[in-house]
Amino acid sequence: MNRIQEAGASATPARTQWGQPRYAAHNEPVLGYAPGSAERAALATELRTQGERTVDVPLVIAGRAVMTSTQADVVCPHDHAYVLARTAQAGQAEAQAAIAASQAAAADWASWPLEARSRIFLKAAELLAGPWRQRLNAATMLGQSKTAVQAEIDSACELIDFLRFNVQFAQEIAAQQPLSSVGVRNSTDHRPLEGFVYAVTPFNFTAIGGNLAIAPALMGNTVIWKPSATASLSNYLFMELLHEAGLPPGVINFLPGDAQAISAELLACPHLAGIHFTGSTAVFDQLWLQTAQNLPTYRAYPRLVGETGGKDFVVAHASADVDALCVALLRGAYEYQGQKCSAASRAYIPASLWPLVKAQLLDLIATLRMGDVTDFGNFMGAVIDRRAFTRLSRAIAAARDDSGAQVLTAANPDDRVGYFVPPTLVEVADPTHALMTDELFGPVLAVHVYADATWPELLKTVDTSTAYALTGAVFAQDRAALAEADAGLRNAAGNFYVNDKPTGAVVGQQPFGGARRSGTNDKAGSALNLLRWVSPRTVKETLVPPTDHRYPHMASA
Ligand SMILES: NC(=O)c1ccc[n+]([C@@H]2O[C@H](COP(=O)([O-])OP(=O)(O)OC[C@H]3O[C@@H](n4cnc5c(N)ncnc54)[C@H](O)[C@@H]3O)[C@@H](O)[C@H]2O)c1
Ligand SMILES: N[C@@H](CCC=O)C(=O)O
Repeated sequence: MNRIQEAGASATPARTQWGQPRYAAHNEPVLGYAPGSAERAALATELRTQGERTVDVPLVIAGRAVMTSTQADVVCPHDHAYVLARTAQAGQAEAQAAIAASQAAAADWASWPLEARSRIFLKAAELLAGPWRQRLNAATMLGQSKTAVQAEIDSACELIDFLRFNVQFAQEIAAQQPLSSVGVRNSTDHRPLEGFVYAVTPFNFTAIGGNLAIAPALMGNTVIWKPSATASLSNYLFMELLHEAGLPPGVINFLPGDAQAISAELLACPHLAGIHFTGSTAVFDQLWLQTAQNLPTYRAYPRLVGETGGKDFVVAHASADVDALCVALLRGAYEYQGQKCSAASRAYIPASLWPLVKAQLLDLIATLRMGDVTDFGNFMGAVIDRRAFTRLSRAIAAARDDSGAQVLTAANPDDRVGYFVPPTLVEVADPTHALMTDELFGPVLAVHVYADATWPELLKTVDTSTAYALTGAVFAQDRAALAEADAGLRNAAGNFYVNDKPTGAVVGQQPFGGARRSGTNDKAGSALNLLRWVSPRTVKETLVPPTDHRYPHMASA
């Protein structure tokens, strides 16, 4: 019997009225996995173990593991012949069962003191920092094709940070209380929403998947979590971990399966209290439109939080440090195969620097190794699935045939063993070319070379040429140029980097999210996000209420 089944069989844990010690979160240190290190040996062992068997991934409804008659195969993207997991597929009946489970758990969970809820998530953080670390990292490497360091910063550090910082921010929110004048006690009761929160999560970060479910749960809500099919193994292991940490049955219900069928059931339910989404802009639009159509049927206005697509930029000024710029472009565009929502996919380089930048970047690209992520020497793995492989292969082939584009790298995509798309650099003359404006979500960096003297106009082009506004970076040594970029690009990115790559935001340090068509910008892993999952109630108690209705001015002189 696994942990989920054990949790389902146990009674709801008793609540304890603890005091509320102040909690100060800290970031989890990133382990290096250098040859000979203990963490490398532990990870290698776990990779071997997980790579030897196909795992059944069930649904989790009311704390119970549920296997369905139909399952979907999850393969290793870098070795697609290998079936890593068989994932149960929820349909209409399971979606209704998850609604019932979340409703059944809601009143009890909402009555838990914040400190009691917090302890579950803090325990989860310690389990993940310790005994569960390599299990989650190995599943993320094998299922989502991340290298050791990319898994470590995601399924270990970022997820641990979400678990810890959410608790700190939730406690800061709870401490925000109104003034009380003499004879009166005022307070704010940070109630959870009435109903369930629907968490719909992407493939690319195990941490984002986990956080979209735990953030509303920490604030006292019950959640139905629909993970991405390709991330279902790592996401399920996190569910197991949460149950080991003491999460009561029904608080988070795990529902992999047909996204449209599940959404149709959940969005039609009057108890939908919110959507916590990260993924593509098109899917969030669809969820928003469906919700709008059902609006009159809901008990309350659902909270819609969505972090969506991007076309993230690096803009270099003529004063930029070329070495730093090239490393940022390389890491920003090609780490995790360009499948971070924050990945650099368009760059603007001044003509005076381009010959040097181009030569240096091509030299660096030639050194990058791509392959099976269990080989720790590789810098890149494969893209997530056949759909992504086809999309990217077509875009690269189209660029090779396009007179307005020059593909500067020679390697081509190859799917014989895994879905491998090589790091690709394309120079385009027109800054409004589709390669500079549309999200491709892969290791393709488009570069536009501009005349140095057109810097002010260039900033306007960067700002206005795409619909997105997620991340962006400026490289310059000249302080005046940095100030111009800061002002000119103020609305072009929700996360703006100065002399740094546009990826790698750390929870608690660079709260993450973008505006325009990149989302509602509610900043994952911050108090701003957690505030979306509460419905504050103001309570006033008058200690000695008046017993005479007359005011002083009514007295006779
Ligand atoms: N802004 C951010 O913070 C951020 C972070 C990570 C990823 N992303 C974005 O996510 C995208 C890549 O992730 P992805 O490929 O998993 O995105 P996706 O939109 O294809 O899928 C996201 C989730 O939506 C589900 N889904 C798909 N169709 C649906 C439908 N019709 N109804 C309901 N749910 C549906 C999927 O099953 C998955 O769980 C990129 O666009 C990237 O920019 C954004
Ligand atoms: N924290 C990550 C989030 C990426 C989203 O896909 C970054 O900033 O790169």
